Amino acid sequence: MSDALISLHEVEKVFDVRRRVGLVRREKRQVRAVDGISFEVARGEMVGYIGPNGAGKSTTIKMLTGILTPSGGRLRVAGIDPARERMRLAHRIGVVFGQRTTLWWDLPLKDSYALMRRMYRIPSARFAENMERCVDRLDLAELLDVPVRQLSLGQRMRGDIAAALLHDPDVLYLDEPTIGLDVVSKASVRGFLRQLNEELGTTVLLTTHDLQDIEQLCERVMVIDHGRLVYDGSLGGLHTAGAADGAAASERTLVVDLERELPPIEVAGARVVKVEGARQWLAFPARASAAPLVAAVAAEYPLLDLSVREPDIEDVIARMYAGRG
Ligand SMILES: Nc1ncnc2c1ncn2[C@@H]1O[C@H](COP(=O)(O)OP(=O)(O)OP(=O)(O)O)[C@@H](O)[C@H]1O
Repeated sequence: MSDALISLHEVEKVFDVRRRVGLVRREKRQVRAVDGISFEVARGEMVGYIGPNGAGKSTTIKMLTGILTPSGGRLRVAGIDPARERMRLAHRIGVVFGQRTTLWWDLPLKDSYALMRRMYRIPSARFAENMERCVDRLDLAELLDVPVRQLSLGQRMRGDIAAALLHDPDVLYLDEPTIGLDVVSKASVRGFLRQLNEELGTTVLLTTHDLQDIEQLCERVMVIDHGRLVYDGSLGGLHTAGAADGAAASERTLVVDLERELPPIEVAGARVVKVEGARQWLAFPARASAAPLVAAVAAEYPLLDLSVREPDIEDVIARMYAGRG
């Protein structure tokens, strides 16, 4: 038997939607939001789940929490079928939605936590221990008496993350946990999640449009598009996958500082994409070695300095989506 904490086999979700065509006529149409997805997540993994708008990410997360029932396939979280045993599953998972709060708007933060303690029947000692850790690591001490509606977005997010962890879930689903946060708050949320995963081994599935979340937190990333998994592997491997997938090959950039302003450099295997004074940017295929290119430029042009820039993960993913049409 596999020791996966989350497993999906050929999971589908089809929505029936009615659309008005003309004045009275309505047309029935089916939307395949998730179209046969299979993957496993082992205990302790921290995995990014990304894709363009409408790709099927939220639908997948909703099936994993039991909010939606799959139309087909098999899905298990901690050995539980979420749709059948949603309440039992609730004790094993924590969910954070960046766009809305699970806290009580008018209550001070600590009252929300007290309610959660009763809802989840968390034993006192465990509750006290978890509260202490969250308050300390998420810097909540000053906020406990403040009603949620008076918290800033970053403070509320920290409050929400704590709320999702008080019952010691095995799995934490995070849907856009850094959306709308400033740089400092983002860094603090990311730092906390990394620590949580390292120290407690909490399994994390992270959905985000901020690829820095993924770069800083996840070794593994899954890409979903049109309801299908189009990539599952390391972040680094995405570069090659983007190219192999029919998308334009991803490129690296050679940044060249010349002794003086010159016309665009002409060299085989690269093309100038930008010129600013004596600095020129040359794009070349990500998989090609930079050495012959550097040698060719150095032989022909008066060089002061040069450096190689790796492709941005944003670029790679944008190419991947574009290549799939
Ligand atoms: N309750 C629903 N009824 C009908 N169609 C739905 C429903 N929920 C989602 N869909 C459709 O299913 C598809 C996938 O939506 P989903 O919300 O899972 O995408 P997403 O990847 O989370 O997108 P986003 O990044 O915009 O949040 C979309 O075409 C969406 O319109």
